[in-house]
Amino acid sequence: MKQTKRKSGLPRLIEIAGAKKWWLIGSMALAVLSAFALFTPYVAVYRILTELALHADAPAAINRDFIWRWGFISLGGVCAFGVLFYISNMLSHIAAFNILYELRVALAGKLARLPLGYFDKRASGDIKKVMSEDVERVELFVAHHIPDATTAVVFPLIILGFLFAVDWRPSLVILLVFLGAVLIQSSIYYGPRSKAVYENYLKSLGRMNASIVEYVRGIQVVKIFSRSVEPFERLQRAILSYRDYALNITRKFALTYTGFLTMLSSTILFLTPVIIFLLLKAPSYSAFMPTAILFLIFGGGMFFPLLKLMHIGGLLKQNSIGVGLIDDILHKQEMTEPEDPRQPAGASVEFRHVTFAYDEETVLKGISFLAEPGSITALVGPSGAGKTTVGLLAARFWDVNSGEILIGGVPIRQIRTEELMRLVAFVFQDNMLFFDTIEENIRMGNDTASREEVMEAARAAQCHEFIEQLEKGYDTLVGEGGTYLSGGEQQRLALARAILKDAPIVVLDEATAFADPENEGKILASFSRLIRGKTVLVIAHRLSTITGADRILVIDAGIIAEQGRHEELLSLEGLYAKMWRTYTQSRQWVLGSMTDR
Ligand SMILES: Nc1ncnc2c1ncn2[C@@H]1O[C@H](COP(=O)(O)OP(=O)(O)OP(=O)(O)O)[C@@H](O)[C@H]1O
Repeated sequence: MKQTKRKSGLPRLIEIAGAKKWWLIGSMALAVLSAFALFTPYVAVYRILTELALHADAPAAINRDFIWRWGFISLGGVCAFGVLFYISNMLSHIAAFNILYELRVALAGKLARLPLGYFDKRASGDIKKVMSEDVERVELFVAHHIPDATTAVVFPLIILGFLFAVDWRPSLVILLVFLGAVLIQSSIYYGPRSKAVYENYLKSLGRMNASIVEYVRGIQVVKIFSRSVEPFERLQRAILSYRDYALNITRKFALTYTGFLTMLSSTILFLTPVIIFLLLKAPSYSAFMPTAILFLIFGGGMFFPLLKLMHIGGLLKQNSIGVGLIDDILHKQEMTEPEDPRQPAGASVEFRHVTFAYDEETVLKGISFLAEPGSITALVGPSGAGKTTVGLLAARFWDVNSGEILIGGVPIRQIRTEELMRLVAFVFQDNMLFFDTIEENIRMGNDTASREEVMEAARAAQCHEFIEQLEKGYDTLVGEGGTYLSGGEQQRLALARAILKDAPIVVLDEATAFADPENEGKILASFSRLIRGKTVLVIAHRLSTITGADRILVIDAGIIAEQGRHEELLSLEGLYAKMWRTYTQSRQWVLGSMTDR
């Protein structure tokens, strides 16, 4: 897909602000004006001092009206600053919340158009982070930091402009010292070696964070297998390496940063001799005095607002990374809805030369098969062969790279998503329960179902009994934060949901159906109730459960290596026969070793 160049940083924020961008620009303009207003008292003090110095020998000649006037101007300036700053902040907040709204609406709309397969556990975590944290950070930045940054840039410029207007000679000294400080500081950011040091530091930080997550996630396994030393040492190495890079960067940058700060703070050192020289040469000692005071006051600290700017610069970088992640989602390829949707005739599932890749690596290579309505097709094969992917593609979790998938003789791209979802029921590893009542969780399969129908589905899925034993029965809250249900109970609820949905096509991960040995009998019963008369694609792990399947597809490294019924495949003496032998031997081994005890 052709990529157009994306904007980033402030231009991108202005772009996102859309119609409200003028609020943001207005906020920045008012921040500039407020900086001018804030400077008025300083001008007033200078003017008043000049007037006082001019008549130092004859105080009676002092123009009191002039002093009052500048006094009032100064007061007006402070009041104007307050008002302008307030309005600027209001505007930036309105712009910020508008950006937030636009971003969240755009993201939510986009998510609705993304392929279903995109929403696996990892991506869902990323989306959650982007929609809450990254979008929120944009608000903070736009509402608070943009007006602050504007003032931090403009205020020193106003002072410098004023100083140049008063006397260019000491102003030039200030400017030169400032440029020297900037030169030292920019060597941190732009030196070729500095870039490498900084990149290494970031990489080691990333490695350490990954190691911490890995260590914490695996801590149960680590403890169970008494392997605490090795993973701990690995983590320790990552932490040590981060410490070394952090110290290295501190050593390198601390010196430059100190140089920068020292240079800024030393303005007064360079300024004082120049001021004394000018004072000695001035025609009137007292007339030059206010100028000397003005320079000595501002010379020392006028650039310190720029330190704030450096801090905001860091925040802008962080913010840009967040906006980049938001844009990554907004630029993802969407799932297109058919312009001229067609209605499938029947519930057959057909793959025609389907090739598919999640990323660069091709996972399925030219898969073709036809699952007749009411038949059971089992997908078997080694781990990672592509079985689950076949199941997901049947419901258009992703669009295929080439070839075609048809349901009821119609290519699935020509079936509306809503219709497709009505046709296919999934029972997979992650049987999502929502924080709601048991009744509503089952009803998700068919939102028009009556309570009686919900209970009937629950009976068929062998879960009515345990639900009735709960204090609040079907009104018990489950899901995250609700009543705890065992794995087997959750699976049976998911099966009840699928039974209630009564879709003509069922894609089922058999590992889910039998994961809980205690419930195996019950689950088996609900499983056979679910698939009665349906077109079934079952991803099989226990070969004994699919010996009666109408067709078994042996998938190996993305191709159909063998296909046929159980007996046919056994007689082929190929991969399936080998898998069958291993499977039956392992079962005997388990039984044998258990009876040995
Ligand atoms: N969302 C994804 N993004 C990228 N690659 C993926 C994704 N899901 C699966 N894969 C890769 O595609 C290949 C096939 O995976 P698939 O889950 O279809 O295999 P499987 O035969 O069902 O394996 P198993 O029996 O272990 O579940 C694997 O190499 C896997 O790593």
